[in-house]
Amino acid sequence: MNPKQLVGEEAAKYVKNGMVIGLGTGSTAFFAIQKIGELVKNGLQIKGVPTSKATEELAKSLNIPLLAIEDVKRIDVTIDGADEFDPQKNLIKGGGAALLREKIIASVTDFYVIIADAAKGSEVLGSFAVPVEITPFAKEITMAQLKALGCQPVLRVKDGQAVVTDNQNYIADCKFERIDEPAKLAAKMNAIPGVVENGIFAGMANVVISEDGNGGLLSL
Ligand SMILES: O=C(CO)[C@H](O)[C@H](O)COP(=O)(O)O
Repeated sequence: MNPKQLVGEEAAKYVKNGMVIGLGTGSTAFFAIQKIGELVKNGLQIKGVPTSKATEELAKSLNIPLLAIEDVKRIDVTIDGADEFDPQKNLIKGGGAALLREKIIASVTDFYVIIADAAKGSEVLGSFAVPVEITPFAKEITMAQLKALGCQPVLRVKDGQAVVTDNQNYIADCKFERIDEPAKLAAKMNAIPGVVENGIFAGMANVVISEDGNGGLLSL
């Protein structure tokens, strides 16, 4: 089985009848959502909370009932992907530009399940450039302030245009050599006025499930 499907289906085992489920974004979360769609088709009763417009469309296509964000108080389980994780389950997320909604939803989640290729694991975060959602207004100032924290910010561009998030912001990808104190760096980034949110998810994940390269499962 495709490793993404393997971990996606494993994560779907956390989903139980009556739960509110956060639905992540990306090519790994896709398989968990597909499995949840199958379970719903077979009678499972849950309500989903999507972390992006793309995931909302996917969930709707699978007839997964969704909860309006205004009605969300707590979420039982969220299943999402990640771009990098360390042994303490700190994460870098936002490769798919959905980090703001993902972090809001993670912040009200009781049990946060991360699914990712084992190759995304590192002893110390920093291999993946930290995606940072910034306001389009004064992006040059914000990127200079991010640079002062020790990274090389690059505005994310697609087809010659700045990538616009679901929240109408931009993404600056900030490559650090190594991130020894993820929570501190996250706080420093968020102290910059033009930063909406950063892609460091420190101390949020309850479990990280990956595939061992031989069809087996690993979990942190
Ligand atoms: O954070 C994310 C989107 O903002 C994704 O979870 C992350 O980029 C991993 O995606 P994939 O499973 O496709 O590798």
